[in-house]
Amino acid sequence: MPRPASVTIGVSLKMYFGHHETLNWCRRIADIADRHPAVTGGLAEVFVLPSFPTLVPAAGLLAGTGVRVGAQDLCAHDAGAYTGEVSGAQLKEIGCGYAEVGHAERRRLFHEDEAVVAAKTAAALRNGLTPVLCVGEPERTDAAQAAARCVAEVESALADAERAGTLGPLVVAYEPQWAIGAPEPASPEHIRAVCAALAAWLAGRGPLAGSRVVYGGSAGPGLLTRLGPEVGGLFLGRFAHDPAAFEQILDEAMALHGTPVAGGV
Ligand SMILES: O=C[C@H](O)COP(=O)(O)O
Repeated sequence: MPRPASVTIGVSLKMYFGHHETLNWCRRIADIADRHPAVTGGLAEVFVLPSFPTLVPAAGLLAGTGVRVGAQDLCAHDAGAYTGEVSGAQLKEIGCGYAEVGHAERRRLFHEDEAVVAAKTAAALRNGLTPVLCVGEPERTDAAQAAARCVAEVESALADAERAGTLGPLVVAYEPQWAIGAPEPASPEHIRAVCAALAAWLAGRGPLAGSRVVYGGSAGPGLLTRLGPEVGGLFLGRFAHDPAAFEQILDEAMALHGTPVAGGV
């Protein structure tokens, strides 16, 4: 499989930072993205998912850097009496490009089942947002079993959008649940095998052309260059909190294309 022309690097800040801390982090990321050849040269497509209150100022701070913002969640409905919710339409209006759906924490802590994940995926797509659809096996298992579960999760998550005729490209974030918040990611062999199965499944479906499969779950510096072309990038959590680590991952994105950054990898 040839390596794609670019990798996707996403970061979810979850609810780790405060408001001002998030904006300071965005300023640092904007500085890095402004000058880093992986971003300016189009080798890395970067998105960040801060919490809702920071989306508007974060979009302002990152404007013109090539880094897109997105939300960590969205409502399945577009408008109406849904107290506390934020719609895909609102997210689009304020400049979001992405909406995360189906993260293991939302499934486990907020009881979001397959029906909710499908409804939210459809809401993202009909509002012109790229879903960052998280899938992953709960316990350690072999790659074939993990891949079968993940493909089934993607298929189920896309069912509503398929019925509505609004399928479109998405980012599938393969996140084995047991590797989230862990000290180490899954092994490169496991990641490659599961991502290859997901990429093969996506490749056979026309409306999904342009979709990416990325890996998340304790991903950080040193992982990207150990993965193959089946893996379209990384979905980062804790190990992007330090902007220097984020920059190192961009260096690694350059190295993947045989273009080491001076002083970098
Ligand atoms: O959303 C990101 C993933 O859940 C990974 O988080 P983590 O790298 O902190 O384990």
